[in-house]
Amino acid sequence: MQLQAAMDVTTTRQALDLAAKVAPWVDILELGTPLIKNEGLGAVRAVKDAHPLTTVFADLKTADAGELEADLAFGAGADLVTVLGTAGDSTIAGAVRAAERHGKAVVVDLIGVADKAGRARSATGLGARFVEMHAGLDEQAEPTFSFQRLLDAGRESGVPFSVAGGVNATTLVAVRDAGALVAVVGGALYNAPDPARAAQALRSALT
Ligand SMILES: O=C(CO)[C@H](O)[C@H](O)COP(=O)(O)O
Repeated sequence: MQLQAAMDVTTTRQALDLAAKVAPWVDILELGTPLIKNEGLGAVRAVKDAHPLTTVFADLKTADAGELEADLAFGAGADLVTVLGTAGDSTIAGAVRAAERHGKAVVVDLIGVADKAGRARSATGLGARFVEMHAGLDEQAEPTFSFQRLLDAGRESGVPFSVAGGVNATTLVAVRDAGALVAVVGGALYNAPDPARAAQALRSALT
């Protein structure tokens, strides 16, 4: 299983500092949506230039203009971009066209989707490389939030999936055992007193 560091910080400087600490231990460096909204796609270019051999994930959460938004992010150095599962099929298909032109790939984020397993199958049918079984930061704070439901939806989908939303040292092994391709870890890294040690510990837990 691959490890993805979700850098939900707000400045390029913070992202570069965090990336320098965690990159040796993770497979994918994610630029979070608030970071991209605050700094623009220049932040993607800066992280890719600093880590050319690491997969860079731009969490665009695209809802419309899939081909254009994906094209811009791939042009800035992203290797993977997200499109929302709640977007139309044509938006996902457009982003996939851009990915094919650049030799890159699209991930469909299932945040807010009720039938995650069903949408996972249709999204991969449209050409997404994998889907993200995701409970966002707001949903995690709701009393009805269930991490187990994300794992169950991943298993049920039968397609390649990542899990995001509350992954940490305690839940990581369950994510792997559910068959996830990627575990996405945000707060457990960027809020850790020592993000490098935290990333190293997550990596060790998988070996
Ligand atoms: O995409 C996101 C929010 O929309 C976060 O990066 C993702 O949910 C990671 O969450 P956590 O901090 O709980 O690991």
